[in-house]
Formats: sequence, C-alpha cells, structure tokens
Amino acid sequence: MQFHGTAKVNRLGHLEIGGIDTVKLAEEFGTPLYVYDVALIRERAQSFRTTFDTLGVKAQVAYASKAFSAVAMVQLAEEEGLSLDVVSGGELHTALAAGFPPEKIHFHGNNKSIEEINLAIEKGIGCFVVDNFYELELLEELCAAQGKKVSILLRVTPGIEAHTHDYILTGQEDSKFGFGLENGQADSAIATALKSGHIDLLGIHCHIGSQIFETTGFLLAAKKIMAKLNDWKAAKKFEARVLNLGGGFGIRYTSEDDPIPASQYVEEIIAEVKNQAEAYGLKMPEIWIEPGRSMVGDAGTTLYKIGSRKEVPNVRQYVAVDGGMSDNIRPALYQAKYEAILANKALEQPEETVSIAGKCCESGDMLIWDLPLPKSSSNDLLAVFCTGAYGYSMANNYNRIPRPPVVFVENGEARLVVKRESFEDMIRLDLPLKEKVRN
Ligand SMILES: Cc1ncc(COP(=O)(O)O)c(C=O)c1O
Ligand SMILES: N[C@@H](CCCC[NH3+])C(=O)O
Repeated sequence: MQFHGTAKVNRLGHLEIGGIDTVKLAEEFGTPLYVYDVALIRERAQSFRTTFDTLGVKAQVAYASKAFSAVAMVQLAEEEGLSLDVVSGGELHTALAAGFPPEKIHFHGNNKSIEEINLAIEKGIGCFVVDNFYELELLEELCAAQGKKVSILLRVTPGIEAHTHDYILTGQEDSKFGFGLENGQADSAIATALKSGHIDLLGIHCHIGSQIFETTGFLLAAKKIMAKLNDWKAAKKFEARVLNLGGGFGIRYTSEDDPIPASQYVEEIIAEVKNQAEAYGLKMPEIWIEPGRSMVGDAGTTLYKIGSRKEVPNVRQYVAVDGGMSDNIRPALYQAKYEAILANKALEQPEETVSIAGKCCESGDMLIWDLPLPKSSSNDLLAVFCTGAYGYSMANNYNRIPRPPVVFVENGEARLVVKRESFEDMIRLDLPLKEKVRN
C-alpha cells in the first residue's frame, strides 16, 4: 500500500505519522482518534498557491472549511496564506474565533439566514457568494439597513455533469444551488446586482461537484462562463474581475483512485481561461479556487481499537471497531471506499479478509468491506487512511456516541486541537421532563 505524506512504518513495526508512533498516540489520546499530518496539509496548500504564483496569475486559494472546520485548522489555513470558504454561521463563527482575517472569508450557502448575513456584513467579510434571487434581495436590504456595501460573486450552474457520485454533483442544471447559466437566471441576477446600490459584483462562481479526477468539467465550465462574460460585457457593460471555479479536485482514497496533481488542475484551468479571455478580448480575471478535500483529505487518518468479532460461517468475518458511521458517515452515505492497516502490526502480511463494522445500531454502519488484514485480535489498532475530509466535519452523535478528538502531528510533536466529547456533553443541552419538585 502507498502511504500518504509522512506516514511510514517505524522500527517497532508500528505506523508512524508526523514522526510519532500511532500506538503512542492511541495510548495518550485514546481511540477513536483523528490524526492529521500537518506537513502534508502545508504541502497541499503550497502546491496550489505556488502554481498560481509561478504562472503569475492573480488568485485566491480559499480552503473550503466544510471539509474540516476547527479553530486550529482555520489558523493553519491562515499560516499557509489561504483564504477561507465558509458555508454557515457556525463555520463563520469558527473562522472569526480563530482570528482569521474577515476580508479573506468567502461566504457560501443556498439559504443563508438573516442572522448569518447580518453577522457577515457586520464583520466585513471579503465576499458573499450569492446563490439565489431571495438572497440577492435580502442582502441589498440588510446592507442598506447597516449602511454598508459588500462584494459578491454570483454562483451559477453551468449545466455540467461531472463524473462523480450523484450526491456530490452540483454543476448540473437540476441542482438546488446557483443561478442557471443557460436559462436566463444568471442574466437577470447580473442585471439586479448591477442595479443594487450596496452590492459590488466582483464576478462569477461555479462549483461542479466533488472528488473529480478529470479536468474536462472544469475547463468546460470555464469556457461556458467566459462565453457568457463576453455577452455580458457587450449587453450590460459588466466585466468580471473574478472567476471562481470552486473546489472538487479528487484524491486517492484507495489504490483504485488515480488523481492528477493539484498543479495540473490549476495549470489547465489557467490556460483555458487565458485562451478564452484572449479570444474574446476580455481582461484576464483573477482566478479563485476553493479546494476542501484535496487540502486535508489524505492528511487525516482515523485510529480505532478493535473490539468484537463475529463470523458468519462460509460468508464473512465481521471485525468491529470502537467508532463507525458516527465519525465517518461517508461509506454509508456514498458507498465510499477506504484502505486500512493494523497500525501495531504494520509489517505483518495479510492473512485473512475481514469486514470492518462500526458500533452503531445500524446494519449499514460498515466502514470497509473485504479488507485483507493480518490476524487481528481485540485491542489491536486499526488505522483507516484518508479520513481528513468530511470525516470529523460530518461526525454526529448517533446512539449518543461522543465525537472523537483531533490531534495534529508534525515534526515529532502531537497537539490536541479538538477535545474528545464526553458522556456529559451528550446530555449538555437536555432538559428534564419535569422540574424537580423541591421540598
Ligand atoms: C461551493 C463549494 N466549494 C468548494 C467545495 C469543496 O469541494 P471539495 O472538498 O471537493 O474540494 C464544495 C463542496 O463540494 C462546495 O460545495
Ligand atoms: N461531504 C461530501 C462532499 C460534499 C461536498 C460539499 N459540497 C463528501 O464527503 O464527499
């Protein structure tokens, strides 16, 4: 198996990440445990940024914090010179609490509330990615009430079906997101935005979907939008300063995945936009992107302790771990595939094929089907790779299972950045049926 980032096997035959033995991490912080390889996140951020810099293209690389939002992660994104994409009041609050510069925050969402919009206006965020006519009107109204002006991008759906799971497709015409590019909605949104007194229309946004391995969809989206920008320049005297082509760059979860490097997505996108701009005689817009998964996905590993085992004779061996769909819902939601090893027996050869079950009361709570492993027993440590994106961020308390903590490892040091939830946390918001009667 090909390891990611700094992951390797040490002389004890244990999996090591960021220069730390994962067996030690499990002893110190308990299991399940999300472990992030910080050096790999830095490497990913730098490869996106340096490609733009090398090609001399004005750009913003915004980390899509929905992939993994936590104060320390937002601070790491700032250290790496990234902008930040948030999609809810909670993600915005996390960013602000982390001290992230508001002017580098981009606010997404197809149903932003009045409270969320007001908070973002008040804090002076960099730009709203406006999703629909309701939001466009509301934003103008709320800006007027606060006497403020905001910058926006209009999110369009270019009518592209990228090759990925149906649930993570977003660029097709029949989508809950954005203004249709081909059906006249984007044209009227532009007209409305240009008339608004409190809105500065910077440009256009589009995001075609997630876990995409080819550049074709991005290039087609760029081409379609540039053609529209040409029409809008002629018809509305609107010239976009920014073209945001979203995130969605695919990563290698298993050996079946064969992603292209981040630099290649960026180079091909830049070349396409440049060609189109030259062909139409348009100014080259700034290019913004917003990778989430490709920034943190393969930097995350989840450590679990193995517990029970059940054999279905002549069918399958179920091996259960101390987490499951509560800390990684992706296999249940998208039939997502993962690879794993025994972290404490990393040099041992596979001897049996087992299926890794979670501990939730749900038959669909299976993390990995048919995984070749060395002979395992209770208390062995299972390391599931590539859980850094949409693992912790989609974690939940089904069955009142507390969410695991998050540890950052780098250069031989481990830092706890999110604490483990406790049973007390599980009832923190509960109120009794009846107030206790006092004597
Ligand atoms: C608007 C938008 N931008 C960025 C992203 C990040 O996508 P990914 O994590 O695939 O890079 C998403 C999620 O798919 C998104 O909806
Ligand atoms: N949460 C999804 C991706 C959705 C991305 C957000 N638009 C995943 O785990 O793959």
